[in-house]
Amino acid sequence: GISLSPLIDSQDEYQKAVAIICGSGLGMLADALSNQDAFKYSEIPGFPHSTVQGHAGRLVFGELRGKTCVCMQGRFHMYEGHSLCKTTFPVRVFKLLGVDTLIVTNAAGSLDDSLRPGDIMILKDHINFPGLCGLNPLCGPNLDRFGPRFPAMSGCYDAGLRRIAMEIGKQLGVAEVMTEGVYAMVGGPNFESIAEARLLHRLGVDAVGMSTAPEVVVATHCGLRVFGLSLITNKVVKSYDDPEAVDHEAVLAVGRRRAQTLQSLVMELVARFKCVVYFAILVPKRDFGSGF
Ligand SMILES: O=P(O)(O)O[C@H]1O[C@H](CO)[C@@H](O)[C@H]1O
Ligand code: HPA
Repeated sequence: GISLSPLIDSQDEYQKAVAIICGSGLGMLADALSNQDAFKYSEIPGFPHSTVQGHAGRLVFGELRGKTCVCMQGRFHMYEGHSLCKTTFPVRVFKLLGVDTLIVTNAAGSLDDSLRPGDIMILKDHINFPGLCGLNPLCGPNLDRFGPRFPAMSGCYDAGLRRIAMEIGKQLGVAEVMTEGVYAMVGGPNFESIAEARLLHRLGVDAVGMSTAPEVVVATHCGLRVFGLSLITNKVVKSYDDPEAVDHEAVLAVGRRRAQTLQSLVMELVARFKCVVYFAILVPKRDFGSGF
């Protein structure tokens, strides 16, 4: 069992917190937090370790525009060998900490020619390919304290937050590089073959990556409001005549290029969150106790 009580001090009225999961090369989103207190995943009992370049492996607590925020600088992927329960474990930790909104970010390749590297795709929906085949973090006995056996996934990406994000994009002058679309999760770690890319394109996928969907499934199951964005880092090669080949370093480079815009977008979005009154606040402490 996991005791979270050292992290939670019941106090009088506080707003609920926001959690952010940073995608590949997007760890700089945590830099926007003030009053930071950071923990290496290796210091947190029960947490998996990050093994992917561009995922620092730190949990950063702080404030974003006056809102309590916890940021995963580095996520866990199925292809690293973690079970889906492990990859999504932090989402349930966030729920128990009093988080009510989860912002998921990722680096993704575009199938749609109108989506170019550097563009920002707001997730309207996803196709969870591993999930369709039974690789789902909700498999196994249902934990009723978190949510129902058969959760709905229609509407899992909050329509209100999507609309606000597009408005903010206009205010920031980046509306022309922002669009809504469908993200597909594949298992990885290899990038797609050309036939696979063509299949995804024909299925109506706008962008593809190797993460996010399991986190969103678990978040939706436990009633978190979810906002998702993909930074388009590369085009997925769909032609046998195209000599281009994607690599992870190129993916990370696009993140560096768009760091400022993504930070502003996330900050402005959080600034607009309605304050929900709640009775717990995150109080990060170094001593996690012996409950883990
Ligand atoms: O989804 P995130 O963690 O952003 O990372 C994406 O980038 C990596 C490939 O370059 C893969 O892990 C893919 O899922
Ligand atoms: N395919 C899968 N995952 C990815 C890609 C891609 O082209 N780019 C970044 N993550």
